[in-house]
Amino acid sequence: MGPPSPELVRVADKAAMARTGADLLLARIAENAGRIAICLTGGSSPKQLYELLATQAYRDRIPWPRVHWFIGDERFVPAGDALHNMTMARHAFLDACAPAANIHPIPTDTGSPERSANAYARELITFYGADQLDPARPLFDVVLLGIGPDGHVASLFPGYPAVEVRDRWVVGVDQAHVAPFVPRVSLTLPALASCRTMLFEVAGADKQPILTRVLAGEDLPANRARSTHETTFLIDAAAWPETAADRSPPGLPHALIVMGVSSSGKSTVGQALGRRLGWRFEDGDSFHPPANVAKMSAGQPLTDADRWPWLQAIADEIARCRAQGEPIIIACSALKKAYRKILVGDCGNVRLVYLEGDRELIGDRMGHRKGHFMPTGLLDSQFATLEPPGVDEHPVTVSVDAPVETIVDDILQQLHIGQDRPDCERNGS
Ligand SMILES: Nc1ncnc2c1ncn2[C@@H]1O[C@H](COP(=O)(O)OP(=O)(O)O)[C@@H](O)[C@H]1O
Ligand SMILES: O=C(O)[C@H](O)[C@@H](O)[C@H](O)[C@H](O)COP(=O)(O)O
Repeated sequence: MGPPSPELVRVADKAAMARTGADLLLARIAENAGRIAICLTGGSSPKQLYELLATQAYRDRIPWPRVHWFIGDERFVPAGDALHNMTMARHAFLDACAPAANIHPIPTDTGSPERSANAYARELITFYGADQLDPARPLFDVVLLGIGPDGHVASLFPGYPAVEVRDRWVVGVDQAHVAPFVPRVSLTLPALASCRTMLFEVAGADKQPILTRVLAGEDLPANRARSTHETTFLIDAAAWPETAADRSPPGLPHALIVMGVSSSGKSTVGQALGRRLGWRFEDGDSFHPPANVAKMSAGQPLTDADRWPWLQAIADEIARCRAQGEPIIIACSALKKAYRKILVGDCGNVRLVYLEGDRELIGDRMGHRKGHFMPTGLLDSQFATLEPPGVDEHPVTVSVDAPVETIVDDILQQLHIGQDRPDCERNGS
């Protein structure tokens, strides 16, 4: 049996990709109480993610002394060169955050890519403590990868002998297939595969042609690189190929939970979505028990103990609708994963629609909203509380920086709900 099929996760744009990637990285780090190994990638795709890791919100959640940073491939240029992959990662976050001893660059001062490859293989073997990879004990917790325009990963170019190497962990590649045309040093497919999670980042319209070929199953290095455990492709809207729709989970959701911070547009977008689908829209706030309403009216913040019965009431309404075959859209901030667990349960056909936007834009909308008074401090605390849904929650993520109907289009497209499909029109006009 081959490795499990990759999961395709669509995100709105490059900024959302960086956040989703960083969240996934943090989740994997949190799962390992021991020594952690992350294999970074070069290229332009991961830079935003790296920079995010250096920001306070992420930096504080990484147990730096326990995390070791490797690189999947290196351009054979001196450290410090603008083309040098590890230098990019160092500048973006490692130098500011990681202990020097935990940074493991591929040496490029050995005289030849082949010698560098051997030196790095020795370093990896010493770190791993064995020269044979045990599938039950992956070398890396996470391997990050980009896809080159020719379908290469790391520096394993299509048709090159390096792609076929199975008995070494690292190889020298004398000539690159695409720019920059400098020799490379690259981990091999078996070394890259030895990870709990392999995370591809594919963003931008220029990646759409190659991604279309990859997802069509063409024999390219990007299709041979698979984790023995879990492989996830993060793909932004610009790179998302038309054909990718066919590979998503079939079946319509029964319930959509439109989530996000206050003023992200949950009511506005939820109602518009309801109109388009002919589904009933409910505001989650109307499910608060009277005691919560009394508390909020008195200006007292709710505790989690107050929230559980409220979330359970929404979950009960979803269950009731499902039992009756009546689809529903519910707006609920659902800022924490624990809250969403109650709302969604194990139910694959209750989907989250996450309205994503930055503090500035949403703050501006909040300021202009009529008939509401919300202190700015409240929005700050909402952002502080927000745990954006992780890839394991299969959210539909949309940017709120667009007109309402465009956001609705985006949601429908991600859910693969064509307006002409009869099963969407069961309550429609
Ligand atoms: N995509 C959008 N473009 C412009 N204004 C928006 C958009 N979405 C929401 N708004 C406005 O932002 C404010 C907050 O939206 P609302 O739906 O009440 O947010 P929430 O339900 O998340 O608190 C409202 O004044 C609404 O008209
Ligand atoms: O050294 C490198 O160039 C990379 O490791 C390479 O494998 C990269 O990930 C892809 O070429 C995608 O590059 P972009 O992210 O720049 O598109």
